[in-house]
Amino acid sequence: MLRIAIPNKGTLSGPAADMLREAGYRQRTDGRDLVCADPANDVEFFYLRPRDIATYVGSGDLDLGITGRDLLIDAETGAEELLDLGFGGATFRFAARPGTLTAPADLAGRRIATSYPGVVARYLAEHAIAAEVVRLDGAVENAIRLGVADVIADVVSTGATLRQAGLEPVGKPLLESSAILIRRRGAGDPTPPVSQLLRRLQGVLVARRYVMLAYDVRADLLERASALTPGIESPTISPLHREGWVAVQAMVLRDEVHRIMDELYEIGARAILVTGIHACRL
Ligand SMILES: Nc1ncnc2c1ncn2[C@@H]1O[C@H](COP(=O)(O)OP(=O)(O)OP(=O)(O)O)[C@@H](O)[C@H]1O
Ligand SMILES: O=P(O)(O)OC[C@H]1O[C@H](OP(=O)(O)OP(=O)(O)O)[C@H](O)[C@@H]1O
Ligand SMILES: [Mg+2]
Repeated sequence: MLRIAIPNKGTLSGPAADMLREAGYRQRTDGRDLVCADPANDVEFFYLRPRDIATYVGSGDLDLGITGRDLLIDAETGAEELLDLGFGGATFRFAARPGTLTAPADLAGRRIATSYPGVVARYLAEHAIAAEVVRLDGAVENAIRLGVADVIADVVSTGATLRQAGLEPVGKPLLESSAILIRRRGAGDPTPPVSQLLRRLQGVLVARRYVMLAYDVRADLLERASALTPGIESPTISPLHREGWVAVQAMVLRDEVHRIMDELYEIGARAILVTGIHACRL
């Protein structure tokens, strides 16, 4: 049986459960449940604090886990990233009051408040900067106002929390984080159940990124039209009852579909339809 750790609360919890449901796995229905068995898929899910997940997976007590890249790096355990899951995106950055620091080199000798001491210590060591790290559990934006620190290092998503605290980012982000699937480092080739889970999750990622586009076009315009919609391997072309016309079907990136539809219409394609992809294996 595959044993998988997933976040019990916080930003990553809901989207992680949604993604697993979309991939065909059973998820808890009560937010207080700490374990959920999925006998049909021979998987057991353990709901844990995202910060602790790398510890359980790094020690080999659980096979796989979903957590944030920043949390994995911060924990410095024996776990490694297996797949970027495409949600929970955020940056991790330094911030301070305007005018106090202009570049990361100005961090020298300062007090830096953070809930991610591992990420900050690693950055300071890599850049040979000597500074004091003040470890806090959360709401670190308050640390400057309260005189505990000169700088903070924290997760920034919309930037609203920083703005509201009167702080501004310093330098480039230390890292770009997102939700990831992790496993024990050196676990070797994925076992068949792990490969199946990976294929299913990759199927969800593709289904979210792509849509299916179908249209009719005159056969003499087919080359131009299919250059716009090459699909993954190649577009499907079917004959139409109407002489000299064909129907085309191809997967296109969701983000590009409106531009492609406009261009197809311009060259003479008609009955251009977009449908969602519910699941797939490429
Ligand atoms: N807006 C966000 N705020 C906090 N964490 C975020 C955000 N967007 C993505 N994340 C990611 O979520 C993970 C942190 O989750 P965690 O559950 O520890 O904190 P949280 O979502 O802030 O919940 P809480 O602080 O209420 O416990 C990190 O990997 C972080 O990069
Ligand atoms: O850039 P934003 O969209 O404003 O999001 C980032 C903020 O959200 C998180 O705080 P959270 O609300 O989780 O509180 P916490 O500091 O207690 O974890 C994070 O620690 C930042 O403070
Ligand atoms: Mg938080």
